[in-house]
Amino acid sequence: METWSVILISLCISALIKAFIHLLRPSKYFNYKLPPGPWNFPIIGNILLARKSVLDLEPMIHDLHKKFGPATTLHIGFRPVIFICDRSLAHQALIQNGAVFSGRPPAGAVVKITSANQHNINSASYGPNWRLLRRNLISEIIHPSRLKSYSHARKWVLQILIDGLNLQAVNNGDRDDRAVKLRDHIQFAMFCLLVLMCFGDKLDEKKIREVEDVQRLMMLNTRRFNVLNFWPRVTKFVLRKLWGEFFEILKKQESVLLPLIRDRRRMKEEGLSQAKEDENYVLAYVDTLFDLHLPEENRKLQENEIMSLCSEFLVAGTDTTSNALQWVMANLVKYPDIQEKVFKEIKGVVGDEEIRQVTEDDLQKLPYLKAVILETLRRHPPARFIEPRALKQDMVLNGFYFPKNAIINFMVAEMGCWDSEVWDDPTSFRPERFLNGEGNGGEVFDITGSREIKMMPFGVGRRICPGQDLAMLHLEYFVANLIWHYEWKAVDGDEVDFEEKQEFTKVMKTPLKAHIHPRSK
Ligand code: HEM
Repeated sequence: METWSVILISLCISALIKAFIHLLRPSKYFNYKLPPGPWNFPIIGNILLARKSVLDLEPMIHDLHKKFGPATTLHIGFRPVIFICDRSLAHQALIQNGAVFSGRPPAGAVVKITSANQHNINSASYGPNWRLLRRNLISEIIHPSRLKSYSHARKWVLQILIDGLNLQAVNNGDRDDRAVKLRDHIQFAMFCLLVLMCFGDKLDEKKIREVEDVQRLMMLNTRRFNVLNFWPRVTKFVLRKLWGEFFEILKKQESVLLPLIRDRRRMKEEGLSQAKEDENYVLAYVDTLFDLHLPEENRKLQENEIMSLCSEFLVAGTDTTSNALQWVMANLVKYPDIQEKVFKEIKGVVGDEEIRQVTEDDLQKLPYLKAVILETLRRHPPARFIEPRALKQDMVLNGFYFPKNAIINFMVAEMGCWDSEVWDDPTSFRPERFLNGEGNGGEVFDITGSREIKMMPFGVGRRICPGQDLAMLHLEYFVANLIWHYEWKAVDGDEVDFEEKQEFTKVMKTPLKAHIHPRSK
């Protein structure tokens, strides 16, 4: 068949599908249109887009936002996918119509397997199971009193971090090969901490590295595996090798995580009372899962569901936080005057006790440190999209039609990093804005966006990140101690490179390298 006839046929089919979809619309929505979007080549264009992960579309949506305004529609695969780039429209959706905008789309073939058929918090549909799993995480692990019980673990991990940095920067020389690469140290430190919170025991370094390796392998391949979601019945044959790779990683993950889960279950069955006598005993996340009773299925969690929840906990709690921490430190290396202010603020609280570390109680008295972290989350939000929503019913917002089951994505960087309506000179790094209440009428900054969205690094609304208090605690505690222990300096002749790269989250393309000099206090 000639090329022009293929084009003609696909144009006709596309026009027919669009007309059909329009006819299916309830009459009261008949006069409203989907948010505008670019013309893409019918069917073939949709298929090409569907092969990509939505994360790869960010630069394209950024440009479409300039052209089409607050919301734009792309036809990806067989559904319209709407991207919201405007904070007031996001507020109408996520806060004012939170119940309608809290569903998740049906998972693709790969996520169906990794999430144990949508039995983790992130992918669960908005309903009783999701509510139970989320409430369990918040009340059993992230509640302030429970968080306190992990403080010895944070101290232990801080020591691992400091020892690792010291080892790499032996003698604190200024030779370039003695510069430290923070990323590797901080990623491992966060895994030590989250593995302990998840499985309870202080595991040895080899075991923690095994968990880190397999979790990172899964995380870093997520975008590559995205193509498998598209027409799995076909890709099972056409992309057999890639499916094989996916199952290989899954098998490795099971071989590392399942024994840890089983050990902990055995310990529980043998009677926790003995374990509780150990002064290092902590309630682990996995302990809270064994007896949970799923209301939708009227049964306990199965082992693959527990593994998926543990994996979610490890991924969500390590990658975002260690990545954000690296961005904070990159800014402090780039702007030594800001680093000096952070140090002076800490010194004002901790005093001259050389051996003392910054404690968690000290953090309450360090508003400038908190402002530095908020400014980093505004300028470099690790997640550029909040998780996609699927609509429960048709809606009209701002005169746009949002059809039932459409997939809605919210652009995080458009609301925060680049919004000059809220933030004066938005691309500059100025922590002071969070002290004088810029964009917030002089009041303490409300990151939940419940009254108005100014930025949303943790999302907003009913599915806002449940780990935000834990993340802020980890960021404040480790940054404070890294600055208290060392002066961080750029490597001679090397500018801190702020170019970004999309991995699981947006990371520094060139990981931060810096010289560290122990402080004389
Ligand atoms: C700097 C650190 C972090 C950032 C920037 C971050 C960001 C986010 C974002 C943007 C979402 C999507 C929210 C939405 O869909 O509206 C999310 C969801 C989630 N986060 Fe975080 N997060 C961080 C740390 C953590 C930690 C430490 C944990 C727990 C250990 C965690 C657990 C979760 C979970 C379970 C969800 C799914 C919530 C739901 O669907 O109800 N996150 N996070």
